[in-house]
Amino acid sequence: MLELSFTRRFSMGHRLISGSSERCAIPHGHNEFVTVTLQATRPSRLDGAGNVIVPFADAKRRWHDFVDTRLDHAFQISSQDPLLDWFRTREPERMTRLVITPGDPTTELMAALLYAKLAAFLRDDGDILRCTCLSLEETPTNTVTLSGGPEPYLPVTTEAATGADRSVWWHRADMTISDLGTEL
Ligand SMILES: Nc1nc2c(c(=O)[nH]1)N=C([C@H](O)[C@H](O)COP(=O)(O)OP(=O)(O)OP(=O)(O)O)CN2
Repeated sequence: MLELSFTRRFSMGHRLISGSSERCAIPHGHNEFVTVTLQATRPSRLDGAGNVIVPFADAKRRWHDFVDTRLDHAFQISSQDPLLDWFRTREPERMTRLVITPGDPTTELMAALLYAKLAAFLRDDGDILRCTCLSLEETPTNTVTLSGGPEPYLPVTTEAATGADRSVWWHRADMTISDLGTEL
């Protein structure tokens, strides 16, 4: 199977408040690497001329633009986190730089949400490529790898319960990192 892999680095901040790792309840940051593996949705023989599935630049442009302009230097925060109220009331102009997640923004959750976001972009780009694997290196010693699709791992949200799940930001083929428009 012929696959393309692309890696991008971004800086992020987060905190985990649910008790799975008490030391991570204090806001802190990491320089992370996200690597995605893509394959042709309909594999075909190389044409003997250009011999590409898709030029690398085209295959990664939209995804890397999202990583660079939305994920990089954003703060990942649970929708349950009381710090959200701080931003709402004291720094509303920074709300658009918050990645708001259903529960703690762990590496596992972010891998699943980012996989879903990339899948939405790829569908919107004509379904020429699909993602087979996404890995998120939080630190040089901690990496989460997800293959085969995010669906089995995405938490059930209120939207899912009401049948409106496709409206959440990770399923939308746009540059959003939260559902601020619907929440505020
Ligand atoms: N299952 C998960 N556990 C933890 C996550 C996570 O995303 N998923 N995240 C954290 C923290 O973000 C923490 O910053 C990193 O974890 P930890 O391995 O505890 O810390 P170190 O980077 O210092 O690890 P060393 O390899 O020992 O240097 C915690 N847990």
